[in-house]
Amino acid sequence: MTARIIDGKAFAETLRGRVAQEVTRLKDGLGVTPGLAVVLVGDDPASHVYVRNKHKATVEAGMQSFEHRLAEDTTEQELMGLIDQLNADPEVHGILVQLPLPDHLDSDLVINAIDPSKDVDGFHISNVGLLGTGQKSMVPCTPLGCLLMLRDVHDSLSGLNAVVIGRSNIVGKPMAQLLLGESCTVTIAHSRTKDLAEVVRGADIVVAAVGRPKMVPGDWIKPGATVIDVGINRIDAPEKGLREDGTVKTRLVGDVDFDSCAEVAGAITPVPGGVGPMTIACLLANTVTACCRANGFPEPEGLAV
Ligand SMILES: NC(=O)C1=CN([C@@H]2O[C@H](COP(=O)(O)OP(=O)(O)OC[C@H]3O[C@@H](n4cnc5c(N)ncnc54)[C@H](OP(=O)(O)O)[C@@H]3O)[C@@H](O)[C@H]2O)C=CC1
Ligand SMILES: Nc1nc(=O)c2c([nH]1)NC[C@@H]1CN(c3ccc(C(=O)N[C@@H](CCC(=O)O)C(=O)O)cc3)C=[N+]21
Ligand SMILES: [Mg+2]
Repeated sequence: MTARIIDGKAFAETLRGRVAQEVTRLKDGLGVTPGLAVVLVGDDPASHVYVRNKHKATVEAGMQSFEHRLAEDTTEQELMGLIDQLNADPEVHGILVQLPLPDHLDSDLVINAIDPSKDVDGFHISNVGLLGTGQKSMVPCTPLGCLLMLRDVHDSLSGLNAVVIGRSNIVGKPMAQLLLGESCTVTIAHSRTKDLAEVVRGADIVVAAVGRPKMVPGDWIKPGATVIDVGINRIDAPEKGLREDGTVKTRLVGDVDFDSCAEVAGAITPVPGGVGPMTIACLLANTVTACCRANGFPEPEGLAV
């Protein structure tokens, strides 16, 4: 069997097209342009790339993008001051603070200072609590993107065995909550899980969010299972040669060994071109949803959970 490859990039383009339509509807109906503020502290090069991509996608969807790049040595007071200012700004409907923050900043404190109705990452404790109790909330972008793809692959997720590998607050835990909401039987695995291979072999749906290159081999996958690879790992690719400065070129791989898993799975997401582009599309969708809610405007269907 050879798996269907889930084209996250194409899926995300379609979603972004729908977001752009909703942006037009908001502009025409209310004279309001949805706005997203992204806050980046420090000079992690990968984070700068993500923030640039988010900015580009935001502008392409017809929305306002406000970028705030702060120095590595920004104080907690300065950052909290900026959050207050963005909370109070009527042109800002969504706020994202890029993680991880430098070690001297308390990310829980900062995230919980965001107005929950503008928390388009869905990381504020109030949104986490709403999701956990099945109430309307802002849903974290990466798990939301995974769920939209899973709903596209399966007519119904009800009763399926889902194994989420990873228990982070930004991916693993909210992913498990969403799958529970779809009536999957959910297992959350992590670094202390015993016999992970056997746990994964029971899964109809595997979501890998670990951060270890190609950790999941094909012989862990139940034939026909759906495999969602959240991992973004940059590894050396000597086959691509050297850069001008003599360092070896790199490439992106997921947490799943794509080639061996694709031989067994029913459907699988690639890296790149799978979950990553959906994360950005969902961020835009959440910003539109936040803007509609802020203005008492009817919410578009299918963009939120
Ligand atoms: N595509 C996208 O849009 C996004 C991709 N990512 C990527 O997803 C991956 C995960 O991110 P994130 O959740 O933030 O990572 P974290 O490092 O916060 O969490 C990793 C999780 O994996 C678990 N883990 C580590 N080693 C093992 C192991 N050997 N066996 C089983 N579980 C293990 C950890 O367990 P424990 O809790 O016990 O330590 C932890 O729960 C990364 O590659 C990241 O780059 C992240 C966000 C968005
Ligand atoms: N507050 C916050 N919210 C986040 O959502 C958040 C964050 N912090 N910190 C970092 C992680 C990571 N993340 C990604 C988003 C898009 C791609 C993406 O578009 N990936 C492309 C490839 C990009 C490339 O080539 O590097 C792809 O998979 O095809 C990847 C990773 C969001 N995160
Ligand atoms: Mg920190």
